[in-house]
Amino acid sequence: MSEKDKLSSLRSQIDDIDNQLHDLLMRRAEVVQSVVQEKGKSSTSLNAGREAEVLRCLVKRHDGILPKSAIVRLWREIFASTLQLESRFSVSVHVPEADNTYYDLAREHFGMETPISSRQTVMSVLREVTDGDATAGVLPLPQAGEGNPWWLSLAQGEAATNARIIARLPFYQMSSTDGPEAVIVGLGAQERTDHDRSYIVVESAEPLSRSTLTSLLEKSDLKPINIQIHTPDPSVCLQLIEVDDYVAPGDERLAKLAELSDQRITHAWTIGGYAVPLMGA
Ligand SMILES: O=C(O)C(=O)C[C@]1(C(=O)O)C=C[C@@H](O)C=C1
Repeated sequence: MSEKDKLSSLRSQIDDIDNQLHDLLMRRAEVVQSVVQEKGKSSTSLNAGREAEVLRCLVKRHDGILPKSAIVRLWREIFASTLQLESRFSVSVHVPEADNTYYDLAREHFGMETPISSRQTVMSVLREVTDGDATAGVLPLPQAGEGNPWWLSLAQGEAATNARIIARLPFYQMSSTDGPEAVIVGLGAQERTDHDRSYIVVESAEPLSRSTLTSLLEKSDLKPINIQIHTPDPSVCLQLIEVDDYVAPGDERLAKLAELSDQRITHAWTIGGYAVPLMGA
């Protein structure tokens, strides 16, 4: 076979494969449409837990010369396109002055076609999500030492907003370097997967030491991995605790925590959480 014939034979193999891929993508979109009907109108279109499970499965079964990051990239675009099929899906992102960090994380996660709006304040992002003007919001990962942490709006609010943390970005990281990270907030609840973390807020009248809190959490079967303490006014102390497990809103471990504290903890509740991101080559 001449060089030219070899090339055209290889290209015709690629054409066949592309057609098969295309058929499968069209079939997948039809199945998603049935999923949407099954889910009904009341549920949210974005199912971050389900997306995490699909990606974990694909990365686990992946083999061959294509990098895993390419597989994740392709599926992120697939999810983005099916989310557009399901509803008018849009994202609101916190973009403090001239800093596109969170915008870039959002674009990377939600793909090239998803409408993304930039908002200067966290409160505008939360308002858009709460009012249904955006399906999801992207906010900075809660960090220790912030003067007025945004998660207080979720904490105080059980009244202020019913938005909850539902995912963490980036979902796929090449290595555990200190790159920028963010969380996604939405109106749906955190979905349970086989590896999750949740954020709980613990309210007390007086500050509790880290060691007291850790011991109370461990006795309640909750494994803390990060504790942030905030005292908004002298009469109340709020602790944001990231725990290495899925904690549902009515989880009995939250009641146990308050009970074990001899009433020092007045209230403990979850503000959502995330499927633990993938780390890979
Ligand atoms: O499984 C679902 O609930 C779907 O809506 C389908 C699907 C998908 O394309 O696989 C789409 C969007 C969701 O965020 C998760 C998954």
